[in-house]
Amino acid sequence: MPSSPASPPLVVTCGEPAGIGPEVIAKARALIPDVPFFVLGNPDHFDGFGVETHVIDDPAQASSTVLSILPHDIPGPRTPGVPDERQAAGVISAIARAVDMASTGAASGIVTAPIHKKALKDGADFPHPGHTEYLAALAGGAKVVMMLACPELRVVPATIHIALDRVAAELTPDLLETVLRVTHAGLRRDFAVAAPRIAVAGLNPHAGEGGTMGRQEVEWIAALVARLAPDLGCFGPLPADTMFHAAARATYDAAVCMYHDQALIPIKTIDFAGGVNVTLGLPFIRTSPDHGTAFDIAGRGVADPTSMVAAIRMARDMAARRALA
Ligand SMILES: NC(=O)C1=CN([C@@H]2O[C@H](COP(=O)(O)OP(=O)(O)OC[C@H]3O[C@@H](n4cnc5c(N)ncnc54)[C@H](O)[C@@H]3O)[C@@H](O)[C@H]2O)C=CC1
Ligand SMILES: NCC(=O)COP(=O)(O)O
Repeated sequence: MPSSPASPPLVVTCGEPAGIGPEVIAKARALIPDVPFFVLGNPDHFDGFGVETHVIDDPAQASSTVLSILPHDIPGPRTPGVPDERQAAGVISAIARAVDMASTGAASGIVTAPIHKKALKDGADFPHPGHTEYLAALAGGAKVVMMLACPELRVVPATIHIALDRVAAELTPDLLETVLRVTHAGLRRDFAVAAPRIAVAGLNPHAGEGGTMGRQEVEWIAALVARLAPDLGCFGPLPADTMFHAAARATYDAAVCMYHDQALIPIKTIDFAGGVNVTLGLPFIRTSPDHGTAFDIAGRGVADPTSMVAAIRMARDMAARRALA
């Protein structure tokens, strides 16, 4: 879906300078000459990737061909694989600045390069476990959902960045209902699915096996899913181990899972290169590649930009669809 010439550009946040973010952003620029975007970051951090760069002072100057960089105060050089605590505050404030731009219409959406959560905690006492939670806070406590999407599968973890031993307590009927409603609305609005079919995973092995391997399914999950089914097209709970093979995937438009790894392991196994992380429920568009900072390969020139390309294309398509709505 091409953006109209009048559409504002996308803003891409640089993410952790020591990671592969700058490299995949630079490589993506060369692969999608049809999408105008600019990066918020330190222009020096984009040297050495063999891509022509252009420092701008206004989003409207963003190019579709050269890498446009709107300077953001992230001091010091980038050292691949080694985060610098002095850069943490700038990495965080770039995300907030991008939100301002998307909220005021200077940018048509945000694409975030990966952050290193521990580096931001160590360097700036970042209180959020990830972009998703930070963006929700910046949006005034919006009820958001993390979705990872690739052509073969969409998954949503109902609980996100929490320790496994907290999942059962934090997975409440209110939370699951909100996740299902936000997922349903997002599928309709941003993925053009007119009548979404949402498969819901069980929490326990075999979806509890009738209460013999865990009680949440029989005590409330099945009843909640049944109550919401007429409105939201949801069904389940299904045993999580058997709901991701090809024939099962064909029966739904998204799988709502109970915790992070239950959702992310199948999609990153099926399509690590092409997966996109999209936050649903925000008043602006946000996508991201599905991978992290990959310190182990940063600086080697081998990072695959496919997921960043897919994230930029998805944000562009979402913006075009919303502009037509
Ligand atoms: N949206 C975000 O900001 C995300 C941030 N992270 C953060 O990234 C950090 C590292 O996380 P990990 O679990 O190690 O995952 P990771 O995705 O950074 O790396 C996992 C493995 O995949 C490889 N890999 C990742 N992306 C690649 C690419 N584009 N091309 C080639 N190989 C690639 C890495 O070299 C590594 O072997 C953590 O701090 C994590 O919280 C992780 C996921 C998303
Ligand atoms: N594993 C996914 C991930 O950590 C991405 O989180 P976020 O930074 O997009 O919230």
